[in-house]
Amino acid sequence: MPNVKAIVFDLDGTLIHSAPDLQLAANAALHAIGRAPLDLATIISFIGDGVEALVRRALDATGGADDALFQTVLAHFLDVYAQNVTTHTRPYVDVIAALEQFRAAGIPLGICTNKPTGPARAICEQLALAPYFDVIVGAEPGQPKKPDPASLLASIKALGCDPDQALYVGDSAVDYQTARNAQVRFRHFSGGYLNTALPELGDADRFDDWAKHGITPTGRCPSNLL
Ligand SMILES: O=C(O)COP(=O)(O)O
Ligand SMILES: [Mg+2]
Repeated sequence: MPNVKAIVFDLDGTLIHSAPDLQLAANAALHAIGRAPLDLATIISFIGDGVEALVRRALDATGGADDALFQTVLAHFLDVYAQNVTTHTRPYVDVIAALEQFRAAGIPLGICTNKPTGPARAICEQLALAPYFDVIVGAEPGQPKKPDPASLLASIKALGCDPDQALYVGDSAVDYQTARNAQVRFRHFSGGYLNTALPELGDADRFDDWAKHGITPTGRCPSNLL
């Protein structure tokens, strides 16, 4: 894989298994309005487009909601989630070892996630991931979410890189589409929350074990954040 001078990672389903805490918060918010809980596989199928989409899908799956109810349940979800960002959430096996390798190679690293910036940063702090990253770009009110390329391009720029010098690593079709929209190379972690097939990718473009990520950095971008 030529010319990898910076790496940007998706967060949920790529670096961390966060679905159990998203399920905890979603089910608490559903319970408060008398709805039945959702199982983990169902919650996983709702992850990837941000918390608003997750809550909207959870409500649609349990009887629907008008906009006022949606806003109430979203606020409750965010409240419970803020208290539980790492109750069950952990990095995937061998993620830390991989990050150590990339850091030893001296290349700048970033995160670009559809999770809101607050919980994304809190998780990275609490799981001791934050020191590896030069930039963490999360979802912000009023800003377009992935697959819009803006947040990925902003992460790469913050690392002092051009798009053709960077690699994006993600678990979902949203991430793949984001990389395409930004014209950034993509590597697929297939051990996460993929919920749409990616037939255009070959075996050489994916990995399901962080001990076998197959990414070899070549030089480094001149990040002024390092
Ligand atoms: O919040 C989500 O739905 C997905 O977050 P991710 O972009 O880190 O996978
Ligand atoms: Mg993801």
